[in-house]
Amino acid sequence: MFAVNAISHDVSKPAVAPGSEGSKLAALNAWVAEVAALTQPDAIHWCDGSDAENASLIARMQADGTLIKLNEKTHPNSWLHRSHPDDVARVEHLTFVCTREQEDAGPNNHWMSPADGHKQMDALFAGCMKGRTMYVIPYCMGPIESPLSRCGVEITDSPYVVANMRIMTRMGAPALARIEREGKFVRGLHSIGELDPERRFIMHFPEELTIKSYGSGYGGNALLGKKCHALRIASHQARNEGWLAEHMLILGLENPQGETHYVAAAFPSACGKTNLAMLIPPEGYRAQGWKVWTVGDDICWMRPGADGRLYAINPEAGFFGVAPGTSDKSNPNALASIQHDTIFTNVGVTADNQPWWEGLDNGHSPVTDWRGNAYDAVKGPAAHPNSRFTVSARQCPSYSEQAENPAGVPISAIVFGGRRASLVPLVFEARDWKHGVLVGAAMGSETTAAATGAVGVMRRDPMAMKPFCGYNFADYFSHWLSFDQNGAKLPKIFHVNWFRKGDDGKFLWPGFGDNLRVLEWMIQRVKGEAGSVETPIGHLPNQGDLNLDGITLSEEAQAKLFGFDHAGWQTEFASIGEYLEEYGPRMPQALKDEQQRIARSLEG
Ligand SMILES: C=CCn1c(=O)c2[nH]c(Cc3ccc(NC(C)=O)cc3)nc2n(CCCC)c1=O
Repeated sequence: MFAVNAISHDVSKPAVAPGSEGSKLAALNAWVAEVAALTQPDAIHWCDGSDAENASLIARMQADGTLIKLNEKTHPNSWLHRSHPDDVARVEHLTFVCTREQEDAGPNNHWMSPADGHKQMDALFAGCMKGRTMYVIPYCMGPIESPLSRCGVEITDSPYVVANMRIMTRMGAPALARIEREGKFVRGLHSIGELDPERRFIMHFPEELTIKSYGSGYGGNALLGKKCHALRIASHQARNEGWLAEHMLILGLENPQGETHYVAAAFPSACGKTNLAMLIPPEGYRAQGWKVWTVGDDICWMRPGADGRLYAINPEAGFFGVAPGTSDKSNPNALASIQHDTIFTNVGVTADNQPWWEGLDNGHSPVTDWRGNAYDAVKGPAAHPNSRFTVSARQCPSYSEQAENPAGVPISAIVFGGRRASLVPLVFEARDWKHGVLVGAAMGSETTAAATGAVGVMRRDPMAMKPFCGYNFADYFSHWLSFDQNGAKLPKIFHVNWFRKGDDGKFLWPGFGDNLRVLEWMIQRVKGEAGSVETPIGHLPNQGDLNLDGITLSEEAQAKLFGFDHAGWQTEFASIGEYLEEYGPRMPQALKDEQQRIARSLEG
């Protein structure tokens, strides 16, 4: 029987944290005992996050086929996991926010009453861990010593989840010690159940700091520290406590003088968020000493500091990145990160047992697809479009040591972006905070082949938080507006669009490393060192203000990347006006007024 430190095989004995009798862990011990009584595991294992524990978990998973060892020479200590073929992505239609009042969950969430939610989930959890080990995972989202960090405990019957949470969070003994000091933690209960799509639900109880997830072993549904805790529960907690839990990357832009400015950015999927977070400056910039530092690629927790600025931490300790499209061309830092100690999920495999995915372009080719069948292009891609790598952030060459700073990093600029083939220029700056919140609320992006459904359909996804805001979206916008108080030194807010196309359907902007030129202009604007052109939609860069050395833009590109299409924006703002009505009567009037102000200035 496997168990590195099983506390008791007979679960009738109280399951207590190691050496925790009589300490502030009483609430945790009581909860664990209650869950054990419900789920009836054969053994309980309190995770300490040690290398020894990880090694024995991996050995167990290799033995039972949960993990397949990859080529030890090319990818040391790296593993492949194949999820159940219909358990390959988040399941939004089965994701619920259970608040006492349905209005508090808002029209942006599926709702069920807490009583019904608990009843439905507990019926699924009853006896579900018989024959299994129940793992208790204490974890901390954020640096262990940071006041911005928050702890949680995930109970799960999946060792795959344990191995991933160890990479993605600060997991084990240090987190348990902090929980003992603070006595407060988010409760996450997870079981892979029978992997039956009909018995699969992810329920959030933000008023109880509780998550219950059953029937899925996949990333966002099972690694509860990520979307469930760090966004849905945390966004609700942040609204109550006066901070922000956002779906944003955090990067540091260091100039040749050694000054580093930090930028937080929100993009919907398929915009290259991880690529931006790990950007490598163009050759000319690198030669001058420009650097981009990676603090985080997905989630940002930020709160006002004593000086009125917003300070941010990345609550995660790893990257759960999309594999397809990751290459030495699109993201050399990501590729360098995943050459060892990486867990790959649903990628393809080459003849010499290396991980493979579409877009890797490394001269190798797949022989086995993500289902474990012989690869056949006719049947579909070798790697699932949502296949992932899980890797410690420390393995990224551009990882910033400021990511461990308990105070967080000061945010100079917030960026919203989307995939827009037409209308939207390369970059513009909001006039002020209120205008910036409207820019975020109106964020739109066109669907791509990777997502389901048609290609090129524009959908709005405010601040890229539509699937992740744990409460009423209208209240969320009010919360954002509430930061605009006197004494606040708020970041400037910008919008970018890397994906503008010409009449010939080709991209007008080279993107990738050249996006640094846009970041450079933003920081110059923050420092009051760059001019701009004032338009009804905000400040556009003077063409000459953007450093375009080394790239040539056609006449059409210059006109469309730096231009302002009056009629087009009238249509767009009418559409934004309608969109703001979608979130019901709680929508802050100030945001509607801002939309009206701009719509009117477009009529003039
Ligand atoms: C920091 C990089 C951000 N970024 C971009 O800035 C970007 N831009 C484009 C569009 C594009 C594609 C190919 C070229 N190729 C050449 C040769 O110009 C140029 C732009 N694709 C981009 N992608 C990939 C999107 C899919 C995840 C991308 O990630």
